[in-house]
Amino acid sequence: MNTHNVSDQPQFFQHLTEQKKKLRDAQSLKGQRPPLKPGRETIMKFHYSLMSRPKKQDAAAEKQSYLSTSFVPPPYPLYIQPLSALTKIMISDLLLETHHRGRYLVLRTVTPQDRLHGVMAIVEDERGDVSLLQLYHQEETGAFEDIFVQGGAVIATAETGFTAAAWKTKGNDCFNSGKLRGAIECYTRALDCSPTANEQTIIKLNRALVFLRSESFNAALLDLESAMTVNTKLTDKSLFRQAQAFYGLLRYRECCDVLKTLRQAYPDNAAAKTQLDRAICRLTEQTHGRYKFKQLYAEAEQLRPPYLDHATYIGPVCVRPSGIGGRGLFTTKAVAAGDLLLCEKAFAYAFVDEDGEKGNTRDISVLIDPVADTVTMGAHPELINMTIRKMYRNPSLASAVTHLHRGTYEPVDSASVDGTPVLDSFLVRRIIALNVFGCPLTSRTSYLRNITHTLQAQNHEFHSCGLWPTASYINHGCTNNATRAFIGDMMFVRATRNIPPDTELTWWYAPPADDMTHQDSLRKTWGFSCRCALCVDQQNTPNSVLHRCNALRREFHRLMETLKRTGNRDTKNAERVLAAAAATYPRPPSEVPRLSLWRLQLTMAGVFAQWVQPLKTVDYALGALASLGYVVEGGVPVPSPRRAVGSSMVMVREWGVMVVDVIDCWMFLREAYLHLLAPDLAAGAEGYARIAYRVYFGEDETFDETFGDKKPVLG
Ligand SMILES: C[S@@+](CC[C@H](N)C(=O)[O-])C[C@H]1O[C@@H](n2cnc3c(N)ncnc32)[C@H](O)[C@@H]1O
Repeated sequence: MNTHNVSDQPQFFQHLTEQKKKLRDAQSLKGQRPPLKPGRETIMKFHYSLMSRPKKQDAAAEKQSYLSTSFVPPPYPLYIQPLSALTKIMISDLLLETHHRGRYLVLRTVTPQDRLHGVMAIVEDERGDVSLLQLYHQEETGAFEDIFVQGGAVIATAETGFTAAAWKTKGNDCFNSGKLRGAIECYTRALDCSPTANEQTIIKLNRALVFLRSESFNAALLDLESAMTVNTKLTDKSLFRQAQAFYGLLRYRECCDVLKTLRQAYPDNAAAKTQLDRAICRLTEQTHGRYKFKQLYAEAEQLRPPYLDHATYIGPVCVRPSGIGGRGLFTTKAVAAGDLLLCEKAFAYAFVDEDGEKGNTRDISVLIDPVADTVTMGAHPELINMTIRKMYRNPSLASAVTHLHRGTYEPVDSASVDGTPVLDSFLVRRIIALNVFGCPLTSRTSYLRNITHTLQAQNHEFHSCGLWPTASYINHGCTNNATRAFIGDMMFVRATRNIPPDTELTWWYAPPADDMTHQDSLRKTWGFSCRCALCVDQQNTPNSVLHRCNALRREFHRLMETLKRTGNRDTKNAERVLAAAAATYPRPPSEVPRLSLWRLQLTMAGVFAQWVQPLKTVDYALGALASLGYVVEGGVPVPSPRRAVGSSMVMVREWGVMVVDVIDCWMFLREAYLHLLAPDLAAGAEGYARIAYRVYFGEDETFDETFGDKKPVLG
């Protein structure tokens, strides 16, 4: 949703076609031996030459864009057997395009490690044959040391003669020099060497600390629980680490409980006090959905990537079987327009700094998927890596992703092998393809930036993207009743209308379009056709009517251009065209919103607002709302010298389709009512503008700031 699909752009379409051909050519060699296998020297030379290419870090230093291309390989079934069930094979036995299922290789690294899409190095087997080995979805260098160590075995062999104490010391050395993977390995070896009860406690506490540093919170918690069972005396260290693990797993209540115990036993522990205050804030957010929005904006402005330290709140919604497709998200109680339904922190979020500010590169990838027949531009490959790594590190969190919609993909039925969690990267890719959201840094800044160029501030495609699992259950509906806003990696979902209990929520995956092009994108990306009242009505509309409506729209734009160019204020022709366009709709807008009409009416309202013709402004702004399906009562003043007479209130009886321009519509009305000396109507219009604002940006704390002088931004 809102991801940057570039499949139709000629250069990317060509890329996709070439990639599909390469795949077919490769498949035709399946099962054959490589015809011309380069020698050891050539392979090594190639690797070293590749290593000297310009790197992402170099681009960062130069503040340049870094564009890389990744390909999604066709999925194949996982092979899940313990190492003991496999038989050995040599590099010279490897065949092209073949998965050597049931086999293993013993390899040694003979070059330094490099990183492109995966971690790679040249390796040799026991006969001295060499090959390139790539491992995908590995932790970023920086947090972890290299996975391939030159001269080291790829599958580590045991060192003999070390005691538990010696391994522990080696583990401490690794940790102190930032080698987290090595430290975990050493502590694990130490635990295998029959340590004393006291040693065991210390080793587990130490290993828990390394797990915390590497964000493996489940493993940290296990070590801490086990250490605390062996040694029942609760130390401040063990309690503090346990609280950190709970915090990382988003278990804020347990985190608070542990910290309270810690505070009682160690009242002078200042770090515990700070951590408790932080955990209490998260618990309040998680329980009540209360957020300090200005603080969130400040954090989103400062942090790169903008990972905000805030909690998910799941409001009055739950997942149920849907009448539309699969499962959906439903209200559990009546909610009003503007109410917060949920606020979710991304499970994973890959950020692209659109401005390249603050020393960040615009690190954009093009992801070519020959099987899905799509090319996406943005941070998708990074999102896939991040999601897989997080699931691998924290198995208890993984089900939030694996339960998501996966289309027809059949996952394997195994949780672990040889004590290691099984993670199907093809499944994760498929889930991400169907559930990913493109997102701006914040919805508000994106809007403010865009309104200076165009009225169509919604419907943008973004390079940054993320996975918000609960929000992913919301199905598509052209007449939306919910919408999403972003502040950093937090998504706010609000009701766009008053919704009764037990109602399915829907929003736009692709915005409805007059020419039904949104159906193509719904079919191609998500595999369904929309059957909502709007789409059915559009499908049933004769082509001749659609053509007439399109022709009238073009004529309207031509007339408006002429008015702008000549400065002429005679709008009769344009108004006549608008009336003719409205007459092409056989059903009232409250039944079938007129999505190609409201924008024209709003444009007209904007023009009259600029010319300070308030009655006309009111007329067209209310017309635009009506076309979107709103049933508004009142709001039509009759001007008099001292104060407007006629209706003194404006009230939305039925809510219509929510688009971001609804805010401007209400602000035009507000301004016009003030000119007509109708302050009650102006206050009512501002109230609705605030609701629309809250719906679109997730909050209304910044409403006054945005409309500082209370004038519409547009005009
Ligand atoms: C992001 S998931 C939404 C949640 C999904 N329904 C589930 O069961 O988990 C997207 C998938 O939901 C289904 N879907 C969403 N909106 C739909 C609609 N309006 N009509 C039919 N199917 C829809 C399609 O299968 C689509 O690929």
